[in-house]
Amino acid sequence: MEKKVLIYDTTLRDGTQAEGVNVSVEDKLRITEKLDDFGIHYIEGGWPGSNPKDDQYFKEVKKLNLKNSKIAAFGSTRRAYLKVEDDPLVQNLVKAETPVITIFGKSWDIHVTQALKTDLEKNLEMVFDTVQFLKKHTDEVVFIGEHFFDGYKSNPEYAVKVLNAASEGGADFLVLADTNGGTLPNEIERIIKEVKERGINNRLGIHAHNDSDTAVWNSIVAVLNGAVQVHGTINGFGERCGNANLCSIIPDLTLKLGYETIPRENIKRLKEISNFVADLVNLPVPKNMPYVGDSAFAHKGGVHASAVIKNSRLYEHIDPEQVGNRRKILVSDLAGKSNIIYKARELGIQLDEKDPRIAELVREIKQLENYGYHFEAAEASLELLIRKHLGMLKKYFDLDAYRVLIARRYTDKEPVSEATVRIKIDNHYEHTASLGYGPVNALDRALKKALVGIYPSLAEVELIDYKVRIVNETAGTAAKIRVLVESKDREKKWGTVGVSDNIIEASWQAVVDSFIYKLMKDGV
Ligand SMILES: CC(=O)SCCNC(=O)CCNC(=O)[C@H](O)C(C)(C)COP(=O)(O)OP(=O)(O)OC[C@H]1O[C@@H](n2cnc3c(N)ncnc32)[C@H](O)[C@@H]1OP(=O)(O)O
Ligand SMILES: CC(=O)C(=O)O
Repeated sequence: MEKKVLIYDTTLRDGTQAEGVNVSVEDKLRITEKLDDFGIHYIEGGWPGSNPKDDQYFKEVKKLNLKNSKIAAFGSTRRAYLKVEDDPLVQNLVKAETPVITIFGKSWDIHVTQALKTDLEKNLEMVFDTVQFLKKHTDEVVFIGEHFFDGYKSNPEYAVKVLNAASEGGADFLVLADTNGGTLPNEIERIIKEVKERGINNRLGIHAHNDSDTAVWNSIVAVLNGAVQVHGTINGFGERCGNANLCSIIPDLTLKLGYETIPRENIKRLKEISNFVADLVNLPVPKNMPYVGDSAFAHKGGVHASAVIKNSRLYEHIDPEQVGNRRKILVSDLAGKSNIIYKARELGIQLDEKDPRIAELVREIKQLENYGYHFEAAEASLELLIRKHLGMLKKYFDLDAYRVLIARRYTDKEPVSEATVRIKIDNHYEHTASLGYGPVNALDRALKKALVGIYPSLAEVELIDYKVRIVNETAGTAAKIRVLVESKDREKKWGTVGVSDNIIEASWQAVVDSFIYKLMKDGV
């Protein structure tokens, strides 16, 4: 069995067919450079002639000095009623001047008669003509048998004839597509075996969609049965439920099955590539995405944390560093002493396992979580809690009083928010007031004003996100409120939490934690 698999990325074509994705030419070029650097063999850049952006992309991409990837232009077989050399769609593929041209042709009989509205023989001619013509204008032609598996199930002889037409035209790869994503791995295996028995000995590829949640496994099964080119997208973004996820296929094939895919040393950049593409296409990576998601190696249950500390293999299928991810031990009401010991170690605090303060801390955290705190989402507040409990947190100030006024007079367009804060630092009182866009903004400004004279670095702190959640939904307006605040300075971001029956008090707690965290991190 050949142990090298060519990775064919269609993020810039099929990936952009995902709902909500709209990338600029510049973004497409940046993704191209990143994928090239990562070691992807083929990058399908778009469909030349289908929109001005893709035309521009194919002009610009020629200027890039790519080291590893071949750029593929994507399109379809010629129209039934046009000669191949006269079809503008085909001409546009040639004009893109790429080293690879990929076309899809119908291989499901009902698609030929109902979507193309032509006859089965004519479609075979379209496939043959188009491949043969394009082969004269480019180095490699990749032929995708669209709906191949559905087509095979409906009319196996015809589906195989379509592959033969592409092969006779000179196609370099015959790619079997599960376009509707409804095929399961057992059928993929059976059909590929039968296709080979019917005399198809060409280099095969697989293009799987994820509508049955089996696109990755369908791709792997195809490889195990001889496919040498795998199509997919970064993070699995794509039309409907997406394409086969290369962020799983690459490590599955390389780390688990011993295939040669991208250079092995680059696999540790997988999470970086996943995040990069997610940011540019503006679709977040789901936390629980295998290998690259933020929670892919996050251990929450105390039983898991305890074992992972002894030997990470006990609850991890690979070392997270192999794919550039990291282990996380979460602290919550499901934590045990091990979670705290690990967390403390991450913070640079070495705790003796027998230290009685650990069990007290676990108890306190569970009580607070039961009350409504959520420390997973507010690691800065958690760090403050741990340090305070261990007597390692300095007292920066005491609150004497705060007051928030919200008033709207008849003449005001919007309500006016004003906060007054009185704090004590050593034996000295600061008493300040501030207006704000809302009550929390007024409170944040008044507190900063009171502190900044003594702690000037607080001027750098910006509150960038503010989330309010009701903890006990059924209590109506008497519900308890959890406020999560995200803050940043020039270097980092951090999250804090506050919980109270009163939204202003919950916000105050989160804002105070944010300022204290900044001072502690700055070593003030
Ligand atoms: C399975 C896939 O993901 S294939 C890729 C799908 N991606 C896209 O469609 C995105 C880019 N597409 C486009 O911009 C446009 O659809 C274009 C420019 C390609 C074509 O636009 P239009 O000429 O307006 O046609 P329209 O989109 O309405 O319909 C598609 C046409 O392609 C034809 N067609 C579909 N598949 C094939 C094929 N394999 N070979 C030849 N023609 C095909 C259809 O029969 C239809 O032709 P008709 O207009 O004569 O009925
Ligand atoms: C060509 C393609 O994207 C498909 O068949 O799914």
